[in-house]
Amino acid sequence: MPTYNQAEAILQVQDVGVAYGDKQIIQNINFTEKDVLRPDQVQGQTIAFVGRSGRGKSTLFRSLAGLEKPTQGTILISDLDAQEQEGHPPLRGVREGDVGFVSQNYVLFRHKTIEQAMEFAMRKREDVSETEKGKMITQHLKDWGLYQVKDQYPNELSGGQRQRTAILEQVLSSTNYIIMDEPFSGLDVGNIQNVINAFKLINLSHELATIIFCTHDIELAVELADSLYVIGYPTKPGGGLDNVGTLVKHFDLKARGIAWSDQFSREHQLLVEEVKQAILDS
Ligand SMILES: Nc1ncnc2c1ncn2[C@@H]1O[C@H](COP(=O)(O)OP(=O)(O)OP(=O)(O)O)[C@@H](O)[C@H]1O
Repeated sequence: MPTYNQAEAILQVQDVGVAYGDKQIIQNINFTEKDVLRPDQVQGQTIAFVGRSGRGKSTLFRSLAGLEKPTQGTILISDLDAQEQEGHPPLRGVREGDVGFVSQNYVLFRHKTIEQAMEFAMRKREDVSETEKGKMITQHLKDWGLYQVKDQYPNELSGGQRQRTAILEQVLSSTNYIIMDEPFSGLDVGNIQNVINAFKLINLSHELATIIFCTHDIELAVELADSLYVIGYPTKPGGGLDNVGTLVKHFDLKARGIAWSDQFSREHQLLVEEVKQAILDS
């Protein structure tokens, strides 16, 4: 079982709800994720959300990314610009631009080459010099298998290359948080593997790197996540399901000893069954 510790909170969601007009979509969303520490290893966080269609995953994600203000509650993330308190960054309310967001229907710039799109993505980063930016872009394009297509336009790329470009744009533009709404949908096996490799690169890039993603592929969620939430409709006290989404289950793969594993073990498979049941029940 891999040893790990958990340090300060890097994401704290308190009593969040979103309503459109008088239609409540999600409510009572509460969870805290902490910085995971592993000996002799840079380890980011990978948090998965699964649940039936329409239970509010995308709605929650837009709120977590600061793109939509929740009608109730607060979302706090690490404030990396502030002075550290007791050796770690304090928390503050999330704002648009804090979190990279790759939506389900991501759009790439039609008139920019891949390299130009990366330069554009990094234009607001003041923490890196222009020379450093150029070096970072080249290194990332190589690591992500996109260097050979750097002078091409999006319409000249395969679906998988486009997906990786969309993710890399967000990785380079923002600090540590990246949210991906169904990053695997519509990809073939090879391209799924490419995105999995991209997850690994993000995880190794920074101690506080935090990937939040959702998928309908439960095996993939269990393979990649170290923390997994089921969003669904809770059971009403008298039986039957409510019709507002919330977190109905949390599975901590670290505590189960199956996070960061190269093997998909029997324990992983058992967890898949548990997660599927939790989804079906909500
Ligand atoms: N702007 C909006 N105005 C009104 N209702 C909305 C709006 N956006 C989403 N909804 C409703 O909120 C509910 C949750 O939608 P959401 O897209 O968050 O679900 P989801 O879990 O991501 O679904 P899927 O897995 O199919 O992507 C749906 O009933 C949807 O119709």
